[in-house]
Amino acid sequence: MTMLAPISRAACIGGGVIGGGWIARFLLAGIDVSVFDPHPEAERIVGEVIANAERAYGLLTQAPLPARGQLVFCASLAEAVKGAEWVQESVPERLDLKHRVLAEIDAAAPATALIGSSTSGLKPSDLQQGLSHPGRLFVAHPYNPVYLLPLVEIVGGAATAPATIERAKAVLDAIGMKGVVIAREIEAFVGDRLLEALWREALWLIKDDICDVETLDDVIRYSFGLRWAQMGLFQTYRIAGGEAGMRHFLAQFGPCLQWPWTKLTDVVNLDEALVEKIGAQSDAQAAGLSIRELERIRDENLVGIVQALKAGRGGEGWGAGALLADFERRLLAGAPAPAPADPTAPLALVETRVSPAWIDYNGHMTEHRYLQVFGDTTDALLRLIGVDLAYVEGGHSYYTVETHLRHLDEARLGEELRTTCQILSVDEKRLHLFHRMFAGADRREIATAEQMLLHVDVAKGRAMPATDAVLARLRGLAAAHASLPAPAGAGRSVGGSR
Ligand SMILES: NC(=O)C1=CN([C@@H]2O[C@H](COP(=O)(O)OP(=O)(O)OC[C@H]3O[C@@H](n4cnc5c(N)ncnc54)[C@H](O)[C@@H]3O)[C@@H](O)[C@H]2O)C=CC1
Ligand SMILES: C[N+](C)(C)CC(=O)CC(=O)[O-]
Repeated sequence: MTMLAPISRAACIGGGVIGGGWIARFLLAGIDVSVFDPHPEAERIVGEVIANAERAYGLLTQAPLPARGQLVFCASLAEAVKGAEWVQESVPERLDLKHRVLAEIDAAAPATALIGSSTSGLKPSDLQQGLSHPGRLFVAHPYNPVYLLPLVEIVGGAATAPATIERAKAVLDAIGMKGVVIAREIEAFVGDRLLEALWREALWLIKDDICDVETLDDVIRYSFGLRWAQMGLFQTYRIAGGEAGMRHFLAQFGPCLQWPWTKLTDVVNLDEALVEKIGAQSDAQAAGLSIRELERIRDENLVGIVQALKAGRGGEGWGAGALLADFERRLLAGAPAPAPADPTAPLALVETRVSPAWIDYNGHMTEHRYLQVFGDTTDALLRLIGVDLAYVEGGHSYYTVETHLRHLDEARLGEELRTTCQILSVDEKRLHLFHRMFAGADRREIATAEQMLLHVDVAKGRAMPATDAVLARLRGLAAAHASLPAPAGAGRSVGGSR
């Protein structure tokens, strides 16, 4: 199985909104996680977060993720941190509580363990007070949902060792996250300093009856919220300066900063009336959707945004999408080539499951997902014959030039899918394949795909012979398949008899 992370064991202390997200993030990166959270329903809550995270990953990526890590709930903090290489503290935002919990972690965790705090705004130097080994403590401030949003602000305190920051960044990088090191510690770091300013203004706008919560959210999500997801603030404003760029933008809008456009640091009084006003408007806005339902809607939208960014800049990827593309490349590069049990039988290449987003209005797997799974089958065959990322980076690849898909039966939500591949013929440039897809425990055949691929020179976009090594592997497999009966559906045209 793929294993990218330089750690194999993490401990999460606190399994609420953020702890649950960290747990899912680590588990889905193949890391074993031990959890301590005294909440009587911690296991149920964490289980629901993990279920949402797995659903989101099923939509986010087809890359070969490592086998899920093992999850253990522990009866004590000391038991949870035993043997951990990374301990993540995510208990409520109270300095006294964090001090107590971090001191316990410090006393019980291995001396080499990294200790990250999820705090949203407490300074790491304050958290380090009284610890015996403060050099390994740092702030690892994530964003909700931790399993989908890749950013972690890494903030060191006065006593944090530089090696701690480097190791933390390397671990985050290995699990597909983006660790951004904040140069100097301040309360709330960078993200929450910005978010607090916006949040304070938003509360004033509601209190002063300028708008309701729905209008305020519309103003964000139909406008600058879309911009921020891909270019942030400064690059967006550079463009807003027109051809003269940022200098013109500053000259034009700089003076506005002196005008009464914001309430600045005035803090709204969150009295009972305002809490009730916001609460009622928020209830109306949710229109009966539960928090878990809202989470799933949010996750699907985030997946869509990240996937769009992955295709950004002409396919190179942009921002969080480029990060995902890079992570997927590493997962693919680290994935072992499939090893067929019996080379004289059609090659068993892909095992997957029908995920919720694959279901259409007819209540079964929608048609383009068949092509996706068959495409993954072809990719698995290519890895098997040595056409891996290094080969593609060397300037050669196979392109699919024709596919004939037949739908024979339906696949339902959650059903297991398995595919096989039979090699029909091979020559120097062409590769003729026949894939079959089976569903469920009864392994009923639900689809076939016949494909023709051409070996190409990627730079020239022209067909050329495959390398000797690739052809040798292919010809070995094709010879083994030569004695198999011709598949019933091979060579059919659309509308031909079944
Ligand atoms: N909710 C958010 O949007 C974000 C929160 N954070 C930070 O993450 C931390 C946790 O916040 P949330 O997850 O939102 O809170 P939460 O209230 O959802 O979860 C806190 C969890 O800690 C557990 N807990 C309490 N005392 C404990 C102890 N002594 N040992 C172990 N577990 C204990 C609670 O049972 C609860 O499950 C805070 O520092 C917060 O600032 C960071 C980023 C975003
Ligand atoms: C509200 N908050 C301060 C806990 C928010 C964060 O810390 C980050 C986030 O996910 O918005």
